[in-house]
Amino acid sequence: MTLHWTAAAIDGAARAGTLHTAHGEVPTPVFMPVGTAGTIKAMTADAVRSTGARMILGNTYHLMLRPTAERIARLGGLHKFADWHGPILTDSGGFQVMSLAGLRKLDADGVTFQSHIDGSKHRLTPERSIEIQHLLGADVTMCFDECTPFPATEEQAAESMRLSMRWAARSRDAFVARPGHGLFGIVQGSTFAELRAESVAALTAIGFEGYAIGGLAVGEGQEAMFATLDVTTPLLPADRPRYLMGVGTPADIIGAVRRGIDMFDCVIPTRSGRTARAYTSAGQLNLRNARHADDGAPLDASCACPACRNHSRAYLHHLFKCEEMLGPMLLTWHNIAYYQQVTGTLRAAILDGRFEAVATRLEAALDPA
Ligand SMILES: CC(C)(C)OC(=O)NCc1c[nH]c2nc(N)[nH]c(=O)c12
Repeated sequence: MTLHWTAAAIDGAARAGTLHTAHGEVPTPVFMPVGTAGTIKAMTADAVRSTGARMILGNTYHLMLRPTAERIARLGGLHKFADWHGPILTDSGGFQVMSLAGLRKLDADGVTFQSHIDGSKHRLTPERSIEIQHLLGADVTMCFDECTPFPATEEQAAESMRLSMRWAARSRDAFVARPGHGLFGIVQGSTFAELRAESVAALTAIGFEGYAIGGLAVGEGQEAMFATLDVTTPLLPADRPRYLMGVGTPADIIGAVRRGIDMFDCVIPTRSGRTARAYTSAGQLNLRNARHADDGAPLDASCACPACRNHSRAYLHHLFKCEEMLGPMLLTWHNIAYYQQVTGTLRAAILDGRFEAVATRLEAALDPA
């Protein structure tokens, strides 16, 4: 059976369920730590597992450039290479090419670009992106799309979305179906409701194991993002998983789960962990701030990670002051553990039919958006 999602409880538009994959079951809502180059930066695979994370994200763009998908396949695939034996979702590369690569040439067939690492020339097409994700051994493969830049006129967004829909059909044809594996379509259309609806119609006519909402968290702001979810999510098939790409802060995630999103990925917890920014149930902290120098209290008393269990804010402040590598390691560990706690709390609340009460309490405790 291909990869599928089963609902456990629905509370309003919020859903709790299970994603069934070749590498195990994943409770949803799920937050997937970003493992761009085959590593969740600053964390060992054991550390990632200890946070409760069950599914991680990898990137076609980075891994095709270094060490190449063929080498990873020769070495047994990305699960073995990274010692991650849970499900892996790989992004398809189009988005990263547009935001990272040099000298890009976009045409109807794909994108030609220069590596941001050594300037070498490469080309991605829907077929090549799907082949790379197959070589990596991804449980969830993403269609090759173009993430429409923001802001875009309605004409620009329509043209970009329609290109992505043509590429989605070619991605579907190139995908090799295997039990426990699936291909997700990516809805585009910027913040234009009619374009989002046209994109959903095009993707559901082709048929995918899951549906991602792309082109958000690109600078439109939380209000416009939620407004776009309000007109897009209800159009998606209720029996398939919904994945909001690149999102987000804890408040973004709570608001998106409220609107029926099941899956998330974002670099915020890992990137912030490296820059001394802590996410806690009481809001955010900058651990470089001198006010933490004598604070013997744990970062977050409700957290069970090593940073909170074994250390104080003063110690974490000290590590960042000294530029010690243990600082980013411990704080990344904490931030990922905190994000897992948020989605775990939301899932339990939905199973109890208490989503709104719990979500409102969580939102009230966070910093104002
Ligand atoms: C700017 C950040 C990364 C926060 O968000 C987005 O860009 N959000 C959109 C996004 C993230 N990852 C994607 N992958 C693909 N294939 N397509 C997309 O639209 C996106």
